[in-house]
Amino acid sequence: MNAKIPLAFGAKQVPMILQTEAAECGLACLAMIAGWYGHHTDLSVLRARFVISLNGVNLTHLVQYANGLKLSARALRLEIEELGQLALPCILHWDLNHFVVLVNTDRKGILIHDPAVGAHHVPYAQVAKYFTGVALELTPMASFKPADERRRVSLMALMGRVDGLWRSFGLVFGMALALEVFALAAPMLNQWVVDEALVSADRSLLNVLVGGCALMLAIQTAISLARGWTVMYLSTHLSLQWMANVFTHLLHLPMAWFEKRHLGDVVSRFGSVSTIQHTLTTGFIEAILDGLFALATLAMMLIYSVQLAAVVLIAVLVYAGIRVLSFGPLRMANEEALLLGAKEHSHFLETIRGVQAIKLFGRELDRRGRWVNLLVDSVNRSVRTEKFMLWFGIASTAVFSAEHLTVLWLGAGKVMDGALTIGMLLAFTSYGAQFGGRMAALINRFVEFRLLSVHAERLADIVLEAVEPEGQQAHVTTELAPRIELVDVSFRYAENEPWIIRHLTLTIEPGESVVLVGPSGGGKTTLVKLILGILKPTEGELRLGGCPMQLLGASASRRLMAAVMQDDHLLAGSFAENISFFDPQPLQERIELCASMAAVHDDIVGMPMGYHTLAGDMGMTLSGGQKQRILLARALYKSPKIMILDEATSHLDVLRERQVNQAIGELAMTRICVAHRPETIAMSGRVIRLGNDMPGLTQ
Ligand SMILES: Nc1ncnc2c1ncn2[C@@H]1O[C@H](COP(=O)(O)OP(=O)(O)OP(=O)(O)O)[C@@H](O)[C@H]1O
Repeated sequence: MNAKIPLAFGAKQVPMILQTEAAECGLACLAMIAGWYGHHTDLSVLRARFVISLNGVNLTHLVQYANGLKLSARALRLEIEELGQLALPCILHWDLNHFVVLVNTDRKGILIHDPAVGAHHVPYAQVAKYFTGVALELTPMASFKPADERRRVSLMALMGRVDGLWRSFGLVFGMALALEVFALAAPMLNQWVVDEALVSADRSLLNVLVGGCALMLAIQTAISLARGWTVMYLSTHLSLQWMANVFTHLLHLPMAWFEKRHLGDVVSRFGSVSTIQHTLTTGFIEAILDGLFALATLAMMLIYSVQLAAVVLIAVLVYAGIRVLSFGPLRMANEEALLLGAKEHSHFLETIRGVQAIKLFGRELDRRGRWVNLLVDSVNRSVRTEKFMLWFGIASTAVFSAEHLTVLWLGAGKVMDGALTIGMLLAFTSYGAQFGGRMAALINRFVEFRLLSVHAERLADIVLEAVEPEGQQAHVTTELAPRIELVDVSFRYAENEPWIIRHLTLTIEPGESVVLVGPSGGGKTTLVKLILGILKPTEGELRLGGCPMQLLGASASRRLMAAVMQDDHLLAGSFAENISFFDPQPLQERIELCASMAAVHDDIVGMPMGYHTLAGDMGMTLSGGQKQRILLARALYKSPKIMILDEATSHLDVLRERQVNQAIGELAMTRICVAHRPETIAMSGRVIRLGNDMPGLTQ
């Protein structure tokens, strides 16, 4: 596919909005079309208004959401030849599981805004491959009102609190300013050498001037070194504090946030911190200095000759014009390059994680092929950005060379007329070159700052997202009895999804042992996640020890609980570290006691390094059952009042499972297990049956 992005010359354009979450292409398409009609919105605003699950949306939901935005929708079935007759822009159903915006059609193909990869011109041969024949035309209703509800992202809000930032900035700025004063004085020294020393053949003056020049250079070098040092310090300091702030925030985001994003995308968004920080630390100060220095050189040039100064100014304006006109496409190319890079990264990480299955199914070449395609896409977009930069370099050289020639031509005439001396012309050309260079740098920096908005928006998805709220009564958690009450609780993953749990009222008394059973997909894990505070009930209330969960807050209530979930992992570290979950003051006796209760102590001491044996990130050295037992020991180490086991003993033989259950059964804690095996169910107390025939449950 060839990418063609129209240039912005003030004409009304369909905005390009790239999707953030894996399944929100439909929302992104609606945002683009609403934007075209004048209701500018962004995905974070729409996400809050229309909650969608990982399953994404279908055409019916899109119609509902469009109505919510006061756009009336008309779904059509049509042939490719009829695309030209659609009211544009409209939404096309694409590749069976995706939506894109049709922006324009021409003789060769169609221009689409694809929320997954950006703007594309797609030839008709490819349209036939991807277009499913379904389109959605959207037009504003009478009640539609233009609005702008886009979230503004300020760098300060993204950065959070960084200590000593302004002091360090001030220091670097002071040193840089001192350097600039020397740079400003240099052309005048040249003028004096030519006009005073050379003309009068005054050797002693020449010696004084050259000596002064050498001293200036020595001071300049010393300040340069100090400045470089300080920038390095500032940059490291800022980067460390900022990254730590963002990482802390990331870890406090709700699970639902992580579930809806690809790993590579999260990594790439986090990486935006470095890009912004780097541009800010070096670029920000240099931009201010470039501006100040340009003003000073402009003043000097005007003193020498207004006419010549005007020539230089015109050249700068021409260069600025070129950069302004090409800003839109450059920003888009940048955004797409980042998005495609993240996709490629996700694919890479997923391939490494799933390497065993890939080998077993013999799909190595297929995975490689897909990765190479993603890499090529990503590299192509980066090349597009580099091409822009190449052209800017050439434009800058062409414009400023023309300016230089004109100044030389006009200036030489002035020297012949006696309006300027040779030294003055030399000094002027030197100031002119400095002014042009600094202004070009300033314009480039300005564009760089504007382009930071791409990174800022990506980072905002982490930083401006609300963390799990702290409860007002979080402090009372430790005194609470481990009683769990669900009062008329209903839950579904999104408005358009079926109810998983409906009107469920249930009390689990302190010390009670219950087992949740039911068919696969019946909602057992969902109920466990509700109790753990990972999910919030859509309706109804959950109470812990009589206190509503939302007053306690998820993290406080989790302090009472420990869980072994179906897809839990061990982390890179020794078994002892994993069992104590990297407790800074681990209690070896307790680690061994918990391992014994989880029936894994003998397995661990049988290994060459005992409790110091390393468990890999992917846990390759352990059997499935051993891994489950270590996870159990980890949960026991927490000494929870409530233990939740989601098929946590499914890989254990019946004998071992009985052993583990007996050990846990002797502890004073409330127990909730999810199980399928009759033996496991028989070992537990009260059975709670959840099923596809919800609402309700049987006990
Ligand atoms: N993040 C999600 N978004 C949308 N739907 C989901 C999500 N997670 C689970 N579901 C759906 O919710 C339903 C219940 O899933 P759940 O994992 O609770 O079932 P389960 O009873 O634990 O199944 P199993 O015994 O197979 O583990 C399923 O239909 C599943 O597809």
